[in-house]
Formats: sequence, structure tokens, C-alpha cells
Amino acid sequence: MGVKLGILGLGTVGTGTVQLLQDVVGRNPLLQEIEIYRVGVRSLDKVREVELPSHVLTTDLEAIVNDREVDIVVELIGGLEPARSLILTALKNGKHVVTANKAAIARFGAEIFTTANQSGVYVLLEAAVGGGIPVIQPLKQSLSVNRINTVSGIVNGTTNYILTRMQTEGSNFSDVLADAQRLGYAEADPTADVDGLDAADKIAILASLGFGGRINLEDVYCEGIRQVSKTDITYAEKLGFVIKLLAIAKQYTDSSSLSVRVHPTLVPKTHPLASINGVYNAILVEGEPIGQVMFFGPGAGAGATASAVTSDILNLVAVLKTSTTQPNPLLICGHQDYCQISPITELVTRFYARFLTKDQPGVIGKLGTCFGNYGVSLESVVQTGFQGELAEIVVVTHDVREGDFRQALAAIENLEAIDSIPSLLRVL
Ligand SMILES: NC(=O)c1ccc[n+]([C@@H]2O[C@H](COP(=O)([O-])OP(=O)(O)OC[C@H]3O[C@@H](n4cnc5c(N)ncnc54)[C@H](OP(=O)(O)O)[C@@H]3O)[C@@H](O)[C@H]2O)c1
Ligand SMILES: N[C@@H](CCO)C(=O)O
Ligand code: NA
Repeated sequence: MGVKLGILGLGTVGTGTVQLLQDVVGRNPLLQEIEIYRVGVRSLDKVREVELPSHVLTTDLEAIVNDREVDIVVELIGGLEPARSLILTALKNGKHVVTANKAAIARFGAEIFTTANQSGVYVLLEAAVGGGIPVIQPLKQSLSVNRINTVSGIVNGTTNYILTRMQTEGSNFSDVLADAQRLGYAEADPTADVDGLDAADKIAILASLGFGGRINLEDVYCEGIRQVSKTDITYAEKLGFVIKLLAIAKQYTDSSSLSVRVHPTLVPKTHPLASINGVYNAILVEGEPIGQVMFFGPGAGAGATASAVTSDILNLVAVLKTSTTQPNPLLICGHQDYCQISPITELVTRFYARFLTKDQPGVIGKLGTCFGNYGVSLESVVQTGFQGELAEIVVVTHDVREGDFRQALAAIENLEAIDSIPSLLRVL
């Protein structure tokens, strides 16, 4: 007997998944056991890129998650509600769930996994982070014997696409965003991409898997790329860096707390993440004893994401075809406790800052003295340009506690010679 899927959503990812499932030759033979039983959408009038028998398409998503015939619910509608309620109903009805919905998992993961564990079913989410890149399963299984100390990466394709084109073509932010939306990379509301929220959801999920505890999304520090300017991209380039939106989860060596954050970052050109361009994503996992492992690939788009969704479906088909009643501990998510996350003021990092100053003698000296008063040591100071009457000075610091750096900046802002501080970025 075939395994019956109830797919919720036939947008970018839903369509890619149906296309893959309708074209099984040369792929894993288990795919032939899958039946696309129902597909739930919002509108029956839309022109679809895939052909499905008319009785398969429905706008009644509740009926799909309550249908006794459905074995696996594949949630690809996105957003918080009704996705959360539909997932919970499916789980309570004893159905396994596959989802690409990082927003729902990052916020309601505790409720969703508790319900799944109570019902003895699985929630698989490979597509939720890194699109087609296998990273969830490696963290849960292949790498889980390591003590992880850092998970860092470029996990949002839209912003990486925008930053790459700004860097290589000097393009303007809004034109490139429109292209990313047209290509199906951006979320329905692109603010989630641009403001770093999508990446925050994803690093919360990766941190939870890497560090073995629940993550409170509100503790994840998040800055997007709106303030990254062409001027900063050019200065970074001259100083030997590229600017990337990084998502980082790092365990402090001297304590049990984690730093979990998303922000535009100056990445040295020699670092493995510096060469990840366009819509590609990469996740660098560092642990003991493995050392560094990097996962690279397409982080968004219909086909790539469908690959991840369908691999989860395949895992569940294998589960359904084996007769054990005991849950597989490598497939469940059994975290109970929350990880302790340290505030951003405790972060120790290098900074890049750009100042506009009056063109007076001794300004660089005053900046240096002010930084010195707060224990901030400078790695480089560059003055190359002018913006109108104002001199432009760029500094890169050595490692400093963020709280101390902010205090130094507050004092510098009060200097008579300082006009403004247009940019402030962290350096890897
Ligand atoms: N796009 C990517 O590259 C990508 C990559 C990784 C993960 N994801 C995740 O995958 C999920 C789906 O993304 P997507 O890009 O495929 O979205 P999308 O193109 O906007 O498609 C959403 C689909 O869900 C249906 N839908 C939405 N709300 C509904 C509701 N209330 N009732 C019934 N149907 C509803 C829509 O129906 P209609 O077609 O009738 O409007 C549409 O078919 C999201 O969680 C997203 O974060 C996307
Ligand atoms: N909007 C997301 C899709 C993949 O999750 C991105 O740009 O990476
Ligand atoms: Na993935």
C-alpha cells in the first residue's frame, strides 16, 4: 500500500516538491511508494505549474490534517497561523509532519515537538534551514557525537544575493531585492529576509540542534542589512574583507552560556564563508574532535528546497514501512531545557566603525585617546575620503567587549570634532 501525503501549500516549494514526486525515474525507488493524496491551497482558480487530478486540490486544509487516510502532512504554506494549528492537529491525529517553516519551528518548536513526542510521531524540517543543503540531519545524527563549539553561516539566500550583487556590480539595494523576489528566493514578506529575522529563526534552530537545548528566539540578537552601504562595502574591500550577513551560535569557552546572533559582518577574504556568493548558503560547524566541517549549497529556490522536503518524506516512508513501535531517538527532538544566552553587550569581537569628522588637525588623536580611555585598542585607522566638507575616518579595533566599545562610542559622539558615526559593523 502506498504512503499518502497531504501537502499543504502549492507555492514555490510545494510546486517543486510535487514536480519531484511526479518525476521519480532515476531517483530513490522508495519514491514510487508515495501517493500525492491531497494538496491544500488558498485559491482553486490560480494557474498551476503542475498537473494534479481535480479531486486532489482543495482549499479545506483542516480536512487534510483530519483525514484518516493521510499518513504524512507536508506543511509548505509558511507563516505562523494557520500553519501552527494545522501542524498540531496533524500530530495529534498521529500523522508525521514534514515542514519547511523555520518561523513556526523557531517560535512554537517546544509545543510542536512535545505534541509529536506525545503522539509518537516525527517532525522533520531539513528544508527549514539551508534550503536544499543537508544540515539538520547531519547535526542531529552524523555530527552529534562531537562537542560543538561554533555553528556559523550564511543562512539567508536573499540577503547574500543582495550583498553579492551590491559588491560585484555596485547595484542598488531595492533593484536587487526585486530580482530576488522574482526568482522565488525571498519570503512572502521580504522584511523577514532583509531585517535578519529569517536568519535568526534559522540560527535558533541550528543552535538548538548543535548545543542540545531549546532556544528562546527573543534572546537571539538580530540586525539586518538595510544599513549596509556601498561606501562600507568599498572600505571593507580595501581592508581585505567582504560584508556578509552571518548567523552565529558560539559557546563561550569560560562559561556555559551561548552567544546567538545575526548581523552584517566583515569577513576576512581568506575565511571559508567569504567566498559564498549569490543565493548560496553555507554553514560552518566547528567541534571536537571533528574540527571544521562546512556545508555549502543552494539555500533557497523550488528544486533545491524540494530536495530537502522530499528527503524528509523519504525518511518517514522508511519509518512507516518498518514495524517497530519504539521511537527512533535520532529522529525525535527531546530537548527540555533552555540554553542560557548571553547578552550582546558581553560579546567580545572586533569592530569596524566609520566616522564623519570635521577636517581639523588632531581628530584621529582625539578618537584614539577616547578609545584608549575605554580599553579599546585599534588595529587600523584609515582616512582616505571626504564627504563634502567632512573627513571620513574608518577604524578597525582589536577584540573588545561590546559593552566597553559602546561606551567609548558614546563618549566619541560627544566630541566637538565628530559629526556622525554612519556605520558600525562587527568583524569576524
Ligand atoms: N521559497 C524558498 O526558496 C524556500 C526555501 C526554504 C524554505 N521555505 C519555506 O517554505 C515555506 C513555503 O514557502 P514558499 O516560498 O513555497 O511560499 P509561497 O510560494 O508563498 O506558497 C505558499 C503556498 O501556501 C498556500 N497558502 C498560504 N496560506 C494559506 C492558507 N491560509 N490556506 C491555504 N493555503 C495557503 C498558497 O496558496 P495559493 O497558491 O492558492 O496562494 C501557496 O500555494 C515557507 O515556510 C518558507 O519559509 C521557502
Ligand atoms: N527567504 C529565504 C528562503 C530560504 O529559507 C532565503 O532567502 O534564504
Ligand atoms: Na537544509
